[in-house]
Amino acid sequence: MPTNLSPDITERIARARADLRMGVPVVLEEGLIVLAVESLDPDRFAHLRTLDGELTLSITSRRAQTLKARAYDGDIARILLPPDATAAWVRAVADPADDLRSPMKGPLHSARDGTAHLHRAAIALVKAARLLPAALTLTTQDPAGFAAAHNLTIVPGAEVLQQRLSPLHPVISARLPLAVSEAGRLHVFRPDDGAEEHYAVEIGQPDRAAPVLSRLHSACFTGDLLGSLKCDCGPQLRGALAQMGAEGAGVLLYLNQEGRGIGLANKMRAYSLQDQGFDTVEANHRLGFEDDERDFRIGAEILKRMGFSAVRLMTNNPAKVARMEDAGITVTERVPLMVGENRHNTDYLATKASKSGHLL
Ligand SMILES: Nc1nc2c(ncn2[C@@H]2O[C@H](COP(=O)(O)OP(=O)(O)OP(=O)(O)O)[C@@H](O)[C@H]2O)c(=O)[nH]1
Ligand SMILES: [Zn+2]
Repeated sequence: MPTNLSPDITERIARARADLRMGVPVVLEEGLIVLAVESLDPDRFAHLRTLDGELTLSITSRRAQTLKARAYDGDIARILLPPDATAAWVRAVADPADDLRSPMKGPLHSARDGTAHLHRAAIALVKAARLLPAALTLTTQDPAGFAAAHNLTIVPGAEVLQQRLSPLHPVISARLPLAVSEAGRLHVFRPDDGAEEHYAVEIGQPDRAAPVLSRLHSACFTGDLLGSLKCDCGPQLRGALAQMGAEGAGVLLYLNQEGRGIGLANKMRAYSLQDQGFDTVEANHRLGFEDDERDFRIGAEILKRMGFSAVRLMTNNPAKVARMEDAGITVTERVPLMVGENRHNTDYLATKASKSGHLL
């Protein structure tokens, strides 16, 4: 809880995310100026080039792998900027859209000296802002002065790297009769850091003392709403609710972690790569993301807030079961949810089984 009217650390980091989405630089207290590549404005880039300091382009090692660049920092790489690098060049390093049409020319050189923890924090911030995971960074000797002079948000990089889970609070719940059950209720939960809200659909009056039939559903605008045939989300959503209706009780958590946590824009970038022949996992990697960037602790927190400690979890994904157990929710049973296979998503489902450990 903030002790005064000023924003606390979580709130300041939330501001930093919003700034990056708009293309406004943010400053890490330990001495790094950060700009997101996705929202990079050529004028700001030109200005940055006139300043003293080490200018580098930080990308994830996943993206570096695609570009055949060395990642000396483990999970990230600090790419050195050629003297003639343009904003378009920077964008091409970060964005795989044109990888096949115009492959990157010349070898990319990565920094190996110095520490990379602040660059890692920069990547964590742009990822949390649901942007392409790439950041232009400039070291500075006077971070506080620079931030003050340009009216920029300044946050401690060390805190960004903690990736702590923002507390959530219940906002409101109301009766919502559904086709599967007239005894439906929708609860809205809001994270304290201003990030997306998440929802819980409660069917009937599940006994808090017993394991509840439960589904952790991740938002899929294309599948849930539009009836996309590229995935199995829509049928899984409706199938899970139908089973809860039939049993008379259950809780479906609708987590706004679109695209396995990369956001809809990035998911569409991944779809565009899939049109070029890459599978769902390869597409995420080429963009610079891990296979799955979701944080299932959010689901566990909501279940606890609602008074549940044990679930019968409807999923084919053993990682979800493991993450729930890690977060203190007992999974007494995994309930398979095999629905919605069609000729457009057979390869997608096969990739999830072979690469992500999904059970068929
Ligand atoms: N990045 C990315 N996300 C996708 C793709 N296809 C679907 N998604 C997202 O994947 C998520 C769906 O995963 P879920 O069905 O919740 O979970 P799961 O890991 O498949 O496990 P289950 O519980 O067995 O369904 C949604 O957030 C979708 O938007 C894709 O090709 N790329
Ligand atoms: Zn989907």
